[in-house]
Amino acid sequence: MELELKKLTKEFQGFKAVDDITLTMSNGVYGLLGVNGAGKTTLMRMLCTLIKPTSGSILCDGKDIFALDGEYRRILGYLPQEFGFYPEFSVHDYLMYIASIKGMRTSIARKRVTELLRQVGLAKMQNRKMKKLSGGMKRRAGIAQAMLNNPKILILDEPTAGLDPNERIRFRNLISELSQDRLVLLSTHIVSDIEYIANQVLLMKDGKISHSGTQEEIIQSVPVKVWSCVVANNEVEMWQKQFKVSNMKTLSDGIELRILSEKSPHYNAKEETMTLEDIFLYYFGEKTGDDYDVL
Ligand SMILES: Nc1ncnc2c1ncn2[C@@H]1O[C@H](COP(=O)(O)OP(=O)(O)OP(=O)(O)O)[C@@H](O)[C@H]1O
Repeated sequence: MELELKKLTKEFQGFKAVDDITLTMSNGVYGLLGVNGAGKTTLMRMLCTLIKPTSGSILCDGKDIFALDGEYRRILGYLPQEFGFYPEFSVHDYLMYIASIKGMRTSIARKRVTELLRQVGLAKMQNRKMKKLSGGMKRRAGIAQAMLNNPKILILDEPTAGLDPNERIRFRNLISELSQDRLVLLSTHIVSDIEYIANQVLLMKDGKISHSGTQEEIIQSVPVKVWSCVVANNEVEMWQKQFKVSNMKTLSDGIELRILSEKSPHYNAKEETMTLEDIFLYYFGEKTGDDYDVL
């Protein structure tokens, strides 16, 4: 299974939300990482044939996905950022309903729903109403609906947003488990999601994929090193003006800075191991949206 994006562009009133992306993806987990507004959702909606590109094309094993139409959608699973569900339906009935919309025969759907409920850890909750599920459980029901047709391509838009640390870890494990023999593309602005499950990282900014590769490749692409050094509290501002500071930690004898710099910033500085979080700051100039410390 190969998805090929060729000069893919989407404009909204002259504004390029996705700007000239050329990229090939095959089986594995691809983590699409970018700040809010980078164009992730727009890119994913095109990959799901929900919106058409302004120019460029998307090929699935060499064939245009919009020409393949239903044939392509049969091998596609999609979990949007906000997915619609019927609040009064039980989890089981919701999945059976989506299966019927997807044209699955009832006997096959029943088997598949039972299997998926177990896989996403909702078997015991299957009779609970959708509106009574926690955020994480709802997201798991969402992934189950995306998996009903055993898709070859699974697209997940911010699947871990708003989940608590335990749910997030559980979700990451689930995605890893589901990623066998398929192409999974998941977007996030949370670096630790990518660190744990993605084989390939795509960094997106201003509608473009600025960097792609394995984590190691991306880390090696950065022309700077990471250093830590302890400075006096009143010197922090001066250091921030001079260097990119990716983190600060208060210690009893001052502030420990994590600094991105080609050369050692201080005779006392110690070289540290570069992480994806540092890269994000280096390329995007801001910190990520990690709202929980789950490392
Ligand atoms: N239908 C639309 N009409 C006009 N502008 C749009 C439309 N959809 C998206 N945009 C703009 O395109 C840009 C990219 O939006 P998109 O939702 O793809 O980003 P994103 O990376 O998914 O962000 P987030 O993480 O906040 O969901 C934004 O500036 C957004 O305002």
